[in-house]
Amino acid sequence: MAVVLQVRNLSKTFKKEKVFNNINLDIEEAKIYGFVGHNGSGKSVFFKILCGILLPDQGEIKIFGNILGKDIDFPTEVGAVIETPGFLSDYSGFKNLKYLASIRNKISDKEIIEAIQSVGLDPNSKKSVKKYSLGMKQRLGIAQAIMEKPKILILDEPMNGLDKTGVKQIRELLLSLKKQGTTILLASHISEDIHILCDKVYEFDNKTLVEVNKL
Ligand SMILES: Nc1ncnc2c1ncn2[C@@H]1O[C@H](COP(=O)(O)OP(=O)(O)OP(=O)(O)O)[C@@H](O)[C@H]1O
Repeated sequence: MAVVLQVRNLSKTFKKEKVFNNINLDIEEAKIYGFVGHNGSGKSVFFKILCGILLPDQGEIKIFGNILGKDIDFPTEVGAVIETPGFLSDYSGFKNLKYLASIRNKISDKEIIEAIQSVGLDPNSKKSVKKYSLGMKQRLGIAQAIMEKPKILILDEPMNGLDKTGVKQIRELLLSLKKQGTTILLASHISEDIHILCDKVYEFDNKTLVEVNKL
């Protein structure tokens, strides 16, 4: 299997607090990786570094052969949901995604509509995002992350706020994306999601990252 993302000797400190030290990891194509660990163990910080939102103190990240921060500032083949997604609150879900899609101008309305449908929202709804529930916003965030069909998907607690049907829909969506070749990195406190979805599981513990058996 091809390695699509390599992490070498990655460390991050905030002021005097060391979040993690010397992390090494190889991520292979078309697998789902689970990341677990107690609150504050470093999952979101790690994901933010992978997305180019935070800089590490030390170490190297290679995505499809490109070194982050040297060859590229932001990974282009990566879609992400990290924390509660922010949207333009007066616009509908479709208009929000259309606006975001216009930044790269890679996809048409058809792909936006398909992405919205695949997370169980109505692409024709005129409801503004300010009237969305937490779960609806989370679904829209996932739609945004997948709409340009990224090769790597980074999802921090993607089931946040989702009801039973939503959880089932998103699980099915992630498994189907994996079948199509997408590599997925998923942080979750829900052991059932980790168990059902993940091929490999890593735990942030004591400032390191260790592979663990599936829960
Ligand atoms: N911008 C920041 N400035 C200073 N410290 C930060 C910052 N972001 C995160 N931290 C600290 O880094 C540590 C790791 O935080 P992180 O958000 O990665 O945890 P997490 O594993 O995602 O937790 P949770 O399970 O609660 O989502 C915490 O101690 C947090 O306080």
